[in-house]
Amino acid sequence: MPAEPRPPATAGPLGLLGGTFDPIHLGHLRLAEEAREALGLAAVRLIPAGQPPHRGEPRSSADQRLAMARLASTGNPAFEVDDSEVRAASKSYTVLTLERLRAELGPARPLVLILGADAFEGLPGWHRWQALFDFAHIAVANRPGYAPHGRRWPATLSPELAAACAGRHSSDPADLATAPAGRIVPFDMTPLAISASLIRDLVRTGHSVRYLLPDSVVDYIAAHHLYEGNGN
Ligand SMILES: Nc1ncnc2c1ncn2[C@@H]1O[C@H](COP(=O)(O)OP(=O)(O)OP(=O)(O)O)[C@@H](O)[C@H]1O
Ligand SMILES: O=C(O)c1ccc[n+]([C@@H]2O[C@H](COP(=O)([O-])O)[C@@H](O)[C@H]2O)c1
Repeated sequence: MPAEPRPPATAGPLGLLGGTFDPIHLGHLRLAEEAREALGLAAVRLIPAGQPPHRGEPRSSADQRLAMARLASTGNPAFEVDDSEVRAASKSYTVLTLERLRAELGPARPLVLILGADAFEGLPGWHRWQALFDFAHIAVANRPGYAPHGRRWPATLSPELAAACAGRHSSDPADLATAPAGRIVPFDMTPLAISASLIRDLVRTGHSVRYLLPDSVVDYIAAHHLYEGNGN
């Protein structure tokens, strides 16, 4: 039977997945794809950070990380790559990106910021973090090695994050379509213990990284001699 046509990307909640993507890998891509499916997202925008706020200088340039995100998303019509943080002169604060997207997409469109559990737990350190809930819903996926959410949630969160989450928790993804922002939805994805640091480390030590990221990105890394030298 032919696949159901997907709704146009202008309808329904829009997923947003930001990251340093140094490099983008299958953990990111499955996170985006499983969020799209589980949460009924019309599309997912991948947003490479130009100047990630909470880490040192990435090993590859912003333009290289953008190029790898474009290669990785080729062939998935539900994935869009947003270059706004790469083009911006300022640090890649998520609240600023959400403000800009709100202005672009209007007040009614549901926006869903997709985070791995590690990023979610670090939220209280982010710039104007409490304002994030005014601009978008937040969807949180499990990530191997980080505290589980779900039934024990919010007991595993820091007190300030738990306080900010109070009254926002929803276990029904359908809720995301009924308001533009403000809800928090945990969801389960296939656990994949893949990280960009693991990939950089494997390349640096001369090991194969095939099947951890798309072949096109593997080829790009080799062609540009990324991650070969010391440093991680
Ligand atoms: N394997 C994974 N499973 C679930 N979420 C992931 C996974 N890898 C990354 N993420 C999420 O993707 C987002 C962007 O992650 P990021 O670009 O920092 O990748 P990373 O693999 O964590 O990088 P690094 O190892 O350099 O810290 C974050 O919300 C992070 O939690
Ligand atoms: O806005 C902030 O203060 C902030 C602090 C840390 C991380 N972020 C965003 O979170 C995403 C993942 O960041 P990182 O460093 O884990 O790759 C990326 O989109 C960053 O811009 C945002």
